[in-house]
Amino acid sequence: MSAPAMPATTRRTLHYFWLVTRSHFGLFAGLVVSTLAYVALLSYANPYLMSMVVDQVSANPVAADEVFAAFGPFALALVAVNVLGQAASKLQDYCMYRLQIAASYDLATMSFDALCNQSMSFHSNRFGGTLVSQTSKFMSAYQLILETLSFPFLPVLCSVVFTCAALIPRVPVYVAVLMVLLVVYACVSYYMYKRILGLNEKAASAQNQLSGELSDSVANILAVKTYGREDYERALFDEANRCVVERDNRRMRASLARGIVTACIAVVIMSAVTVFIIGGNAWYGITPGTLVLMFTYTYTVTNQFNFINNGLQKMNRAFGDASGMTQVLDEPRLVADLPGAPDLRVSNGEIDFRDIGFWYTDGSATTRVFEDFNLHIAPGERVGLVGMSGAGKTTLTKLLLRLSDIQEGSILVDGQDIARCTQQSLRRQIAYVPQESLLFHRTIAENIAYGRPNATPEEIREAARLANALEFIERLPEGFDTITGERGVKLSGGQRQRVSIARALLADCPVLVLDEATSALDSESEQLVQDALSTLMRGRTCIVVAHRLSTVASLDRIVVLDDGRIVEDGPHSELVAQGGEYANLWERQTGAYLE
Ligand SMILES: Nc1ncnc2c1ncn2[C@@H]1O[C@H](COP(=O)(O)OP(=O)(O)OP(=O)(O)O)[C@@H](O)[C@H]1O
Repeated sequence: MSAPAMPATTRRTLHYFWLVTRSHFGLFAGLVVSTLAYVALLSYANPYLMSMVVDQVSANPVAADEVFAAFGPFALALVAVNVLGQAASKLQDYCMYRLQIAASYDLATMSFDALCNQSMSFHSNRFGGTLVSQTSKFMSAYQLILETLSFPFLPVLCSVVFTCAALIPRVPVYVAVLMVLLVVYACVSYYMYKRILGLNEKAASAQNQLSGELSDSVANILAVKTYGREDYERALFDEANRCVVERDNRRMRASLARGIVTACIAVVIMSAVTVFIIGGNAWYGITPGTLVLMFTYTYTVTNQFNFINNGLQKMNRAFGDASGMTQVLDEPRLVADLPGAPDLRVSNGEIDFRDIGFWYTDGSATTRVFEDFNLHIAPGERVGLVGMSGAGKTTLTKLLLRLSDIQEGSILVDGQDIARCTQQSLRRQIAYVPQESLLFHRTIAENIAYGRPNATPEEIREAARLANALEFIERLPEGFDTITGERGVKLSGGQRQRVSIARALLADCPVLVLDEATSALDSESEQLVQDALSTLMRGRTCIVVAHRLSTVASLDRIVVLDDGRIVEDGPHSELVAQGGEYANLWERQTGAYLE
């Protein structure tokens, strides 16, 4: 039977698990040695000593007053073997727990880093819930593999070695027959195991899909309720849930079938060797002690083999569970720092988009957004980006932040190509306030200080005041210590936006990007925040994306985008006088206000 090639993901999972194990090699070695020692002592040395006693008793029966003299050394050896065996077993527990704890930490860190370092395109093509579930499955898969290694795989190896070592000198033919039967057993077992290879991976992917559906529905529960689509969401969830049940059932049927067949083989082995043992003394003159050993070792080794099925099944499931995160870890970083990339140094804040070409890819589908696009922003210039929905305004700001890499051209900040500098240094120079301000499930103070973790309470307070957020924060039950709720759900849209603006104010970066940052504010607080933003913008390079033109009318320059191209460019008064696209939009918006 040819051994099947190990699936590529399994090899990669082993690679990641080995990386982690290698850094705790002492514990791993301790685990292996203690496992072998306890099996050798308790399962093999014990019966071996007993067989010596049996042989001695049957060869020279001893008188009652000679028992201790004759068997004292055996008794002492038995006590020693048991004490050492138990100690080895406890050492095995210790190494196992320590290794599991240490490796879980490393695997969690490895997964977290991989997720954090992936580009926004990676995240926008995946469910957050699925990634969370893949991370925890990855960690539990390692624990399961370690447990399976310490039982049954290492004990099986030990059993075969000890059975051969103890019995070959005494009954070589018997050992040969037993090994042939065990090889048949292992081959059949492996053949059936191969049949269910893949079923575990499919079951795990169905589970991931289910978690993803659940998380998507829960994350958008407001949309579900307001549109009355509970039944629809339930149907989607039910479909994913049925898929899990169907795949789990297939997996269960395959493993039950394998269990039944291998149990039958185990019975055949035990029956065959029992006949051998029964006739052993009469046919071949085998001593009673050796017969005891033959029976005990055969029983132990067959029993261990029986657990191999179980172990393979668990191993298979573990690799299936780990495959999702392994693929994430193997996914090339779409946005990666070049080796030895320097930090970006910004002194003036000059920005240059040079001949850029960019398209989104999702599988084989592509959406081209920019082609030969050029835009130069002078140091300290405040530029408004306007245009119809889908024109590419948000994408342009994300490219500046290098949340995705451009396919053609270059983006320069103060003459430095951002693709050649570290991403972190770039983003630390740009304060970004997105359309949807997302807050962490932490205190308001922590949320505001996110861009400057060492800010003092006074600085945080001042930033909140400038963003016109102080008043509502002080009215909250715990003021700045109020927890905002997951994604800031406990605050209104306008309040969330003001906390985000306070965060950007405090970050105090040379470049500022506002993507509809004031869209959720009422006119009164918008005016106050606009004042604060004007102060903040002074002397900094700013890009302000806006639909409401009143937000950008006072800026130095307005760039009108249409389908990824600049159609108009100039100050507000000039563009209005031109009577083009911008003037039309302006007229419509101001007219609408007047109406
Ligand atoms: N993650 C994505 N994957 C694929 N296409 C995308 C993605 N994000 C945006 N797009 C597409 O890119 C184009 C530009 O989108 P972008 O969000 O930059 O426009 P916008 O001008 O900011 O629109 P709006 O004013 O509505 O926010 C649109 O056609 C949009 O459908």
